[in-house]
Amino acid sequence: MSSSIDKQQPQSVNGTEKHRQYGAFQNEIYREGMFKQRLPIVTTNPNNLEDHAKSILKPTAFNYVAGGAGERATMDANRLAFRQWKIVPRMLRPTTRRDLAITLFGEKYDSPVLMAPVGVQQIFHEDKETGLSEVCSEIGVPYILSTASSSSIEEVAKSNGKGPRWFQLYWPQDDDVTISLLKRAKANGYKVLVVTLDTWALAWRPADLDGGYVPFIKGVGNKTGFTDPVFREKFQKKFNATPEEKVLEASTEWVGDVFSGAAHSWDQISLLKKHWDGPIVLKGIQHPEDAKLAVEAGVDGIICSNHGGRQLDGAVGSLEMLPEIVEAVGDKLTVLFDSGIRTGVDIIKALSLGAKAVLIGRPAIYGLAVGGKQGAKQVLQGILADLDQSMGLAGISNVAGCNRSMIRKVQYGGDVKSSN
Ligand SMILES: Cc1cc2nc3c(=O)[nH]c(=O)nc-3n(C[C@H](O)[C@H](O)[C@H](O)COP(=O)(O)O)c2cc1C
Ligand SMILES: O=C(O)C(=O)c1ccccc1
Repeated sequence: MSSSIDKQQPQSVNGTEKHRQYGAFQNEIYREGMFKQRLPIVTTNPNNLEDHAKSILKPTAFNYVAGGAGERATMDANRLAFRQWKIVPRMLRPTTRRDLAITLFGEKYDSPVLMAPVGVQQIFHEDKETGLSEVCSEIGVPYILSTASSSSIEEVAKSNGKGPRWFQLYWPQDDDVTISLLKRAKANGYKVLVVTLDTWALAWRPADLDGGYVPFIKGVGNKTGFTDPVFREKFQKKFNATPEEKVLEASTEWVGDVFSGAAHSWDQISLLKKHWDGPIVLKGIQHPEDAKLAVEAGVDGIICSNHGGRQLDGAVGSLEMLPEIVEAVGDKLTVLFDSGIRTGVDIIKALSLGAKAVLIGRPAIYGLAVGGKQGAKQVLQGILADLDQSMGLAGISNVAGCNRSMIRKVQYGGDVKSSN
């Protein structure tokens, strides 16, 4: 055991510093545990992570992150869809050194895992978006800032520093506000615009309904709007007050603008293209016909996602649709994936089915809840280390090696949750 650990310490390798870090993280955990009796802050077991967060969070905050829409049928489907695919490992291949780097929209990224946009991070830990974006930068994980944040666009740009960052748009009805948000994101170094299409209204979410909980009605998670000069000016004119002076009214105005229940339409994408000169990615695509419409609309990418089963309950498991979507768009745009990823092999499966990168939501937030920014960092590093090790064991040395030849669809499904 110890000699294989020693051999795994990568000293001279082809990959970057980040890749060495990902691979070495597992050994670091063993060594810390063996010699210093320092165990991981957050459980390394993907199936115990949720319970770990539950033991710490207030019930309202826990329900908000862990909950899904309806009877959580789509959350289950997301996991079951992963269970339908199995990896078929290859042997005696030179995969001791792995390279996890990818290129998206002409930019190189160290990690094929991106931090999904998750709103109101303040309710999970005081480290919130600023802390999480800081540690993402340390480990080379691109951070996607949500419009529904409890830290501003400018604050997160500062804490994320030189790290790669993207901005997720909840698309306001008011074009002036939309244009202002895009301008701020651009000026603050956000490289890619992610436009979320599946949450123009909140779904029926029983856990939050029963608990009477939705943070932004009381002003939590509205920082993007409250710090926006155009929104502030319009609010001042209408209410003769600042958003801080009239938080409830300002929250109603802001939430009404971004989650008004009025969806946008395909022909309005042109407005975003006109005011954003970087790549545009549409999040929440599940139907292959929508994927083709995204090509026609001239966007650069799509995220095959069902919002982690938080929106339309009874919708198909996200991974189930990935092959059809990839087939529908070919190489005309970049397909990313999220919803239900919990382990390294989940990532191998999504990449093998044609996703160019994946987003992770709840696991990192559970880490944030348990151990603040260090907890979130540990979860993300753990998933990357698991991916690195699993790629090696499967005989895959880089992301391009994750392809259809490595996986098979099987008949046996299995548990949604198993214990370790
Ligand atoms: C608490 C919470 C808040 C979220 N907020 C947003 C958001 O503001 N914008 C967005 O596009 N997606 C949001 N999402 C969805 C995630 O970006 C992502 O699609 C989803 O979490 C992926 O599924 P997973 O949690 O199974 O990894 C949120 C998800 C959670 C759990
Ligand atoms: O809860 C969500 O899934 C989500 O996307 C959201 C919506 C509004 C505010 C914060 C998060």
